Amino acid sequence: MKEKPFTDESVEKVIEIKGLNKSFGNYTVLENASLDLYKGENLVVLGKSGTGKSVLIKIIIGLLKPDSGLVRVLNQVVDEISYEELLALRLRVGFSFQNSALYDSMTVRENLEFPLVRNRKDLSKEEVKSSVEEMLDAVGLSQTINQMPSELSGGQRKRIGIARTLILRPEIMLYDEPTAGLDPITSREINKLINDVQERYHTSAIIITHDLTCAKEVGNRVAMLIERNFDRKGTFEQVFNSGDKQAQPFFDYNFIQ
Ligand SMILES: Nc1ncnc2c1ncn2[C@@H]1O[C@H](COP(=O)(O)OP(=O)(O)OP(=O)(O)O)[C@@H](O)[C@H]1O
Repeated sequence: MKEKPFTDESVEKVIEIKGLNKSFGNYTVLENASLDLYKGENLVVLGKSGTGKSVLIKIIIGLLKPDSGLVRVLNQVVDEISYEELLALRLRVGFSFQNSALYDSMTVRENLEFPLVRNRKDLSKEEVKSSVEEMLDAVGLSQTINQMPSELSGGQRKRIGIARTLILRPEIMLYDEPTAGLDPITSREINKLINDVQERYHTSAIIITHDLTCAKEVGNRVAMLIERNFDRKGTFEQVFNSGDKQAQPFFDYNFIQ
């Protein structure tokens, strides 16, 4: 269980979403939705399939435009900035894909070098090398440096995926279903890694998941995406014990370890 929620008004908001609306045709996904991410916190977004969690992430990184409402990320209003500013902002927001998105034809080292070589042309070869080594150490997989992704387990691939996102030192991490498809023991290791990343690199993070154990272990706060908004939020205990009729079936349905 995580200790403190970060909702103190003195803490800076690194993401501020207010009155967000998003529909596709006449199908409304988000309606008057509001959600803040405080600096340094791990915020878990829980919701059933198809409720709009990926749409939320895409709006945050400017891949989808909201119909209306405010989306401010690191003090910039996402749909008001230029394309160049958006690209620069995306470098400050790391997105860890569900399927890890590693390049199968590259070694672990090359996979980690790739974002640096592409985005940090200011770094020397030595700096790239030491950054790769530091990140592999941070995710506990230094020994895999010369291996191919196909030689790694699912849990190891997730770790390398996280390292590859983290190597650009983003201020915000977005984790999409980080424990999906993993056994409970490996899931716990990933939960621990998400907490280690928060502590070691002072990231703020949104973790999208269906996994209640993950929510409980990594979330300083939990927000449930129900009925097109995030009105149900608080600590895991607050949400879990709220007695909210809309939230309860989700908790009954899931198995908590
Ligand atoms: N580009 C799009 N065009 C039309 N409809 C879309 C588009 N993107 C998402 N949707 C719809 O919006 C709804 C929410 O989708 P989203 O992918 O955000 O769900 P999710 O909560 O991430 O689900 P899951 O947990 O299964 O990944 C779905 O009904 C989906 O079909």
